[in-house]
Amino acid sequence: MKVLVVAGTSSGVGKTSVAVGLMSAYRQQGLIVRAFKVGPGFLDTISGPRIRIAVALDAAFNFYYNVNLRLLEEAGAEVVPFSPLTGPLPPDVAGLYLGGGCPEQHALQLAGNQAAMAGVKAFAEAGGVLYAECGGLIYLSQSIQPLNDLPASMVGVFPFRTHMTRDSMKTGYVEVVTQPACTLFPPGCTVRGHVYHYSEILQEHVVGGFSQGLTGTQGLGAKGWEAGYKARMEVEGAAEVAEGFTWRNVLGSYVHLHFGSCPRLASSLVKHCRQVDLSAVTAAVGKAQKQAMMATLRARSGQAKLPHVSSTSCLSGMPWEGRSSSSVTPSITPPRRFRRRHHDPRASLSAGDYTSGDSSPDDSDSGAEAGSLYVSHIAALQRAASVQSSPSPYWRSGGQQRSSRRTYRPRQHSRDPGLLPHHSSEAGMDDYAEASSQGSGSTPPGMHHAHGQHETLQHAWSQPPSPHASPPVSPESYAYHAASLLDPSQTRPHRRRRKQEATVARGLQFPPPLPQGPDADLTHDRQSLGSLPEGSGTTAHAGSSHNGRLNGLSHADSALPTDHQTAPLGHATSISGVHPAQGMHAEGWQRPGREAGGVHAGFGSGIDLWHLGVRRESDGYSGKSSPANAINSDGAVSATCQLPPEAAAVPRICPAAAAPSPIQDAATSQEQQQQQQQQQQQQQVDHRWLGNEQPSLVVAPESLHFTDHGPAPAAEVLQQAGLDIQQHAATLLILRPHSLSDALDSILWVGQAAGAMDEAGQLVGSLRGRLRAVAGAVAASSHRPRVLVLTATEPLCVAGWWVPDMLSLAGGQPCLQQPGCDPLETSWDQVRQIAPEVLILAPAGKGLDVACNMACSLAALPGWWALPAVRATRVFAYASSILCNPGPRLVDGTEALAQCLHPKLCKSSATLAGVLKLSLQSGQRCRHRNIAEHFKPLPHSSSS
Ligand SMILES: NC(=O)CC[C@H](N)C(=O)O
Repeated sequence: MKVLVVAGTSSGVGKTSVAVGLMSAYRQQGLIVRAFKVGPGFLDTISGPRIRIAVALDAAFNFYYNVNLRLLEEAGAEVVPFSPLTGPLPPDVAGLYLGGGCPEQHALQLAGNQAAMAGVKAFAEAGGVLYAECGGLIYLSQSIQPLNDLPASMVGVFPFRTHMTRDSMKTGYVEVVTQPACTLFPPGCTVRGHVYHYSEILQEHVVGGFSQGLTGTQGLGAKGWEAGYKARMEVEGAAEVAEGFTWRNVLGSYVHLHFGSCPRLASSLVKHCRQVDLSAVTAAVGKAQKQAMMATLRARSGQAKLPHVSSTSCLSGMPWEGRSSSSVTPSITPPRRFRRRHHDPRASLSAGDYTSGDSSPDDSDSGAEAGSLYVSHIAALQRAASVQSSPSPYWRSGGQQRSSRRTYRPRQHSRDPGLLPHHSSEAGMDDYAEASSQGSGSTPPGMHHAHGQHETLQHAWSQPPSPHASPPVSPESYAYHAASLLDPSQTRPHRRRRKQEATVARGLQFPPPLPQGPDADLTHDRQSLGSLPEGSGTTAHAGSSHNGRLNGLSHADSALPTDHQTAPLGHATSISGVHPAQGMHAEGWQRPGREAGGVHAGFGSGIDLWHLGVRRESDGYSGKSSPANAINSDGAVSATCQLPPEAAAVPRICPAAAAPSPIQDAATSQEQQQQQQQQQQQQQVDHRWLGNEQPSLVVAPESLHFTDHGPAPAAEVLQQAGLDIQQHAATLLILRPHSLSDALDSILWVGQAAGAMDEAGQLVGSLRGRLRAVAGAVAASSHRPRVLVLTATEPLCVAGWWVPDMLSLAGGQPCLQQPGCDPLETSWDQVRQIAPEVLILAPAGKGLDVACNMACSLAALPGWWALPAVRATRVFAYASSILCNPGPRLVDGTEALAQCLHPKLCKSSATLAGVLKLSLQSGQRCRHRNIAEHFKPLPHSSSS
């Protein structure tokens, strides 16, 4: 036995790095290496008992630097593979490593595996060490929206959402410096890595926080995370950006770090794993997973077929109860194509590496490439988890013999093989050296320069790629890249099938389960809805409230999908369901093939239909190249829909609709009550129109005001009006947005129901672009004014739901309101106490005149003239359509807000036509009843 002593003058001088490097080099020479440590800190990570770290490995997660896994092992970890697609989280793990991959390709299955999602969330909340890169980061976000699809719910540890872009690939080397806020890695480490992704973070409700670069608890409050890294693309002029989203022991990032460039990271992760209270974490995860499974099983009872999730994956979570680690086997489904094409990789394991890619004819074939990535990681993890001795049927059924020495290179980079470090290389130090030598100084394709020190990583890395740096392959080919190799059946699935899958896997089911037991409180919302016609079902709304905002799908709601074909509806198909991420609600019955045509009716949401091109051709609004042509439908909207002027001729099917608005129904004066009664009498559904036209799609809020007895569930109202949605196989789409994100999603829902998903996707994309521009414009502001948005005076009511999102995005601080919360009643004393710097008056469903009259009532109250907003004459009247109607116009409203809050930073836009400003001189007063006369159009809007 030969002994080599590595010594140093103090800790932190690099003993471990040198030792790990030497060990690695000796191992590669075939030597058996053992590490021992002497000295005061001898109880170090290497010599302690092995700590279990679960590593996500399946078709959705498979981008890892092998050296990372090996260094974790060498630091004392046992790597335990698991599948977020099919399995629960294995028991007794202190750490969880979610690598990169293509979760967007498996979004529905991931969202359907509630046990794993609940387990991961509970794991994070209980203090488990969770490290996630790129695909893993997506999994930890609120939701992922694949291209041209509805968002699917993800774990939701981080407050932001993610979506796939079509052509905005970001790739290249990155240098990261760890910051004090980073809980898992020591500060001051310089680490190399790379980014490689099409997805982007969406942050409709936290973007204000992002842009301000807030720090400390203030920043955490606004953003829900702190920046654990400073990161910089390795290209000239690239800005340093905040990255490494840190929350408790969770670290998520777009950067794939190469631990070989700083082996201390691996030992630090393992050290933190050792500090985890394993029994508390295990208990929390076990409980959460069990609850999710029970809810799943309850929901499934009686259903014959369960798409996506096998029953074993549900039951295999039970070991959590007994905490028996041995009974859990990783459930990794081998890709079919590999079974045919690849040999037993254990042979190559003994050969020791995958480093040098020899060229076989198949090397150009992406299947072979991703295959070798997959094989390599399976092999590495099988080895790590010591399961080689029981080879899976997959290995045995290997096809033709192929070279064992293979390297994964993403197809995109075949012209520049050195661009990315070899994911599947077994020689960590080597591939780091290779990466270092080839990476620095080069400008990888798709890279773009980021400008401005204040930009966040998202902003910087979301810049449109420069024209000369177009992605080397079409995004679609990337999008399907891994999936097509790992499971050919996933490749370009038939549109119809995808649509059905989307429907079922989002928890859209029929009949929906009734929550029971601990989830019974979730029935609250549902009971308040009343019931649908006999023989039909409703779906419970997401009712779990977190910080007062609806942000999650209850287990009962999200219960597993059921098979459409088994729904007892004869010719019709249920599309009843709940938006998994945001509590959106859709229900109805859709006849196959009918969704793309027919008449559409919109109550309160007609604006979305209009924007999606659902309009009446006979009235001359089709425009041969317009989306209307594509969906070939007629349309009609309710009287209150705020359509663009050119839509004046769209038929109105009823005088008014109960559009959702952020305004609480306030106690109103007698005069107003009479007015309301009158209105309600007029608000009768046009029975004749509905009866004659029999719309195939009706978009409505939960309840409609069209009965003699006030609001009633939409389905009932429609039935009374002669439209039995079940019988006529119509679709009733009920939208209940609570946030700006929800409002954008509702456009997608409408698009999907109307067969205009592409148009919806484009519209939402352009709206998001405008929101991003607003956030970018106000990012440079040094002050975020406190803004109060009042929607009624008797009683005083503060706007809720999406309005705080809009304010935050427009560079303001919402007063007295949290994002997503219901409208809030307040007192004048409270208003005086918070002393808003900007006051916005926006009565829901009312015009600017009513808004100005609100000022008359308020100006009569004591202390009005002393309010900072009034002294600075920063009092605005807003048309309700741009603040209160959850459609595309909220983006107009956000732009208008940004202009009012930061006039110097934001360009004027026509949307300011809906805004008036108190035009008194600073310090000037007037009689309170005259104040309405002093509201004037803003200077720059008068010209528009
Ligand atoms: N590198 C990765 O993990 C990629 C994640 C995801 N497929 C994206 O394109 O964003």
